[in-house]
Amino acid sequence: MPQLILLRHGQSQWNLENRFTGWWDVDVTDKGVQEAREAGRLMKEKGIHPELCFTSLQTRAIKTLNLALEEMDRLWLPVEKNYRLNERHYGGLTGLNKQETREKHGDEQVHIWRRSFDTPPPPMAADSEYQMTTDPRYAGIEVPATESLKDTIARVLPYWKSRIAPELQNGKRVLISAHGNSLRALVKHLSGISDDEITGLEIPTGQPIIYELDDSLKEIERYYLSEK
Ligand SMILES: O=C(O)[C@@H](CO)OP(=O)(O)O
Repeated sequence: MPQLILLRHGQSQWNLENRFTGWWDVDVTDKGVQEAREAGRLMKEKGIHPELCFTSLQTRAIKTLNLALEEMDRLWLPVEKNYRLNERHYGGLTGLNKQETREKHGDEQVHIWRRSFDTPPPPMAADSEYQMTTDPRYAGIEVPATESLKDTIARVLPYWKSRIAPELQNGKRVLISAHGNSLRALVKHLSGISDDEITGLEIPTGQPIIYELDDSLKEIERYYLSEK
């Protein structure tokens, strides 16, 4: 029976500072390191043994994966990294404080930017200090100027279908370390959650989510490992 483990990165510096992050590459905090290690210890203790890993091109997800794997004595596992698992691009909001943005634009507008399904935040200015277009890790990739959750799903799912799903169908146990919104995309797809409902689903940092799947990769069971 295919098994998939989803892990959102441990607390990042900008989670702590309450800033819109998106594609900006912030590190995990000391608490984030602890959360990642704890996730690894929990997986080991509960007998979760991934054989193959996928992550984004962002430090917070890569580091979380490595810290968890270290705790599991599985740093040797193959890991594939791809920008398609990156966080949703936050456009012109990147770097701003979420509370200050609420005070300036109102709760309702900020809620729409954060949690509507298909309304993207305003685009990032070409000369923004947070531009990632010249970052070497994105060479050959068209870095978006902003993304809605719908846009994020549209970039995550082709990668799921072409690279991750075939491994699961070949019987591999797969661990994905990624981000709040790229993981929402996967949960929406796997659990058949509607456009309206998915925006209300919050994925906590450092909490392994286990999917037991049938051979066609439909959900049999989904649970937080800490609750088993
Ligand atoms: O800032 C971000 O990139 C994301 C995840 O931390 O925030 P939000 O909760 O608004 O999707």
